[in-house]
Amino acid sequence: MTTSSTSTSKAETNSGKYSPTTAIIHGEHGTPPMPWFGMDIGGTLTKLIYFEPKDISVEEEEQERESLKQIRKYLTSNVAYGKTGVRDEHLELKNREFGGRRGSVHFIRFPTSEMDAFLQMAKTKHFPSLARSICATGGGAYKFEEEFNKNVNLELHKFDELDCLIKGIHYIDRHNPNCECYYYDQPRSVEACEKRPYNFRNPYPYLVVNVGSGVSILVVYSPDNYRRVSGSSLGGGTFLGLCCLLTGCETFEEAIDLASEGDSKNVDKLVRDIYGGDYSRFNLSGDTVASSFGNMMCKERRNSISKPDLAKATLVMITNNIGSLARMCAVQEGIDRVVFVGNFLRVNVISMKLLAFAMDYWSEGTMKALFLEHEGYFGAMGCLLELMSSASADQETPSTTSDDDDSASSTDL
Ligand SMILES: Nc1ncnc2c1ncn2[C@@H]1O[C@H](COP(=O)(O)OP(=O)(O)OP(=O)(O)O)[C@@H](O)[C@H]1O
Ligand SMILES: CC(C)(CO)[C@@H](O)C(=O)NCCC(=O)O
Repeated sequence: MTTSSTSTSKAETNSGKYSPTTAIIHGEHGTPPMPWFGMDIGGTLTKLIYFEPKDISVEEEEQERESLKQIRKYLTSNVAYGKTGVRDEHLELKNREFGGRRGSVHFIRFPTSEMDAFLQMAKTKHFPSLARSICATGGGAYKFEEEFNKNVNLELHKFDELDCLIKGIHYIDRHNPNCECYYYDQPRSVEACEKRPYNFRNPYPYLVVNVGSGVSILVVYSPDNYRRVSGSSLGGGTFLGLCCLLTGCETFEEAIDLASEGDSKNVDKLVRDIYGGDYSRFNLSGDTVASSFGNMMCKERRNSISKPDLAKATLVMITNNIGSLARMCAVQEGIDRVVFVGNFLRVNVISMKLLAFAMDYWSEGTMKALFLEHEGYFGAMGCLLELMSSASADQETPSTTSDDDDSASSTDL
């Protein structure tokens, strides 16, 4: 775990991110030329957000370059790209105004380990004939910069992943016509626990716990003022890595499916295994995990557990550790709303309910765990917004106000 206290505000973070020597070429109305992409190249997954204009006039379509048309058709008429690329159709934001245009925002992901195949695809679809550069965030924007340059002749405009994350959260929450933010009501009751919408319009200050490969924890004071207060190397990558080792599973989906059938109590040593019941003096119920994987020191217990039990115990251990760290940060910062994001929470209701339970139980009902529908896509969204605002800053045109929002413009937060 690391702690850090680097405070960022708009004035500080904007400097040095965007060099005029590599300015984004703008099109009409201070917007960059199409296609509009934001890309977040993470340690495990690359997230790509694509804006598809749906208000194309006949004249514009006639003038549209063949390669641009092809890219648009390829991305929007498929939900799978190659063996591992996926478009999350259920997350698409339809009929949105964006950068003065109307269309759909598409959410696409692929494993970062497939970057070579992605670059090959970009070449095949003649992407470099349309754009000299692409906006990217995440560690991979640095790691793969040279490959983009050499292999596809594309320059990367790099933006900080946490700046982008915060911008993306703010934007998507305000532009999703359905409720973006939710919580689990009655998290202590298995039967009554239920997903409910949460009004996130005035959320400050709040804590963001971004569970990707690793974990970053930020305190957010306003749309452009936040601090990274802590982090942990025990994140989604740890869960998947350990699960592959322990169960022989190959994918995240398989790991989650296994976990949903398992019983972690066979693997973990509970307070009741040690006390024979509750440790009442310090309010520790007999069901509390006293020692994750603690039963595995015993040969007979090792012989009696299943792969699903191991998957569930791994998931519970990682999730509880994240919850505990989040709660400590929230206490330290005097904050009662904690937003959990990142793809670790994809198709992972077990962890979300466990986090909701843990935050409620250990804070004695004073803290709330919140979740967002677009889970791991906020960095890529923030990156797309950076593309738009860089182009408009480049041309020094005032931003236009979106019709979807009363407070935020579509190009400038
Ligand atoms: N299809 C998937 N393949 C691999 N991991 C997945 C998948 N779906 C969800 N995950 C989980 O999401 C995690 C990655 O989350 P996310 O995309 O938010 O992080 P990242 O950007 O790759 O990592 P970091 O921000 O630390 O660089 C994985 O470690 C895994 O736990
Ligand atoms: C390195 C990053 C920021 C990459 O997204 C992330 O994986 C992370 O926050 N890891 C945890 C590092 C730490 O221990 O603070």
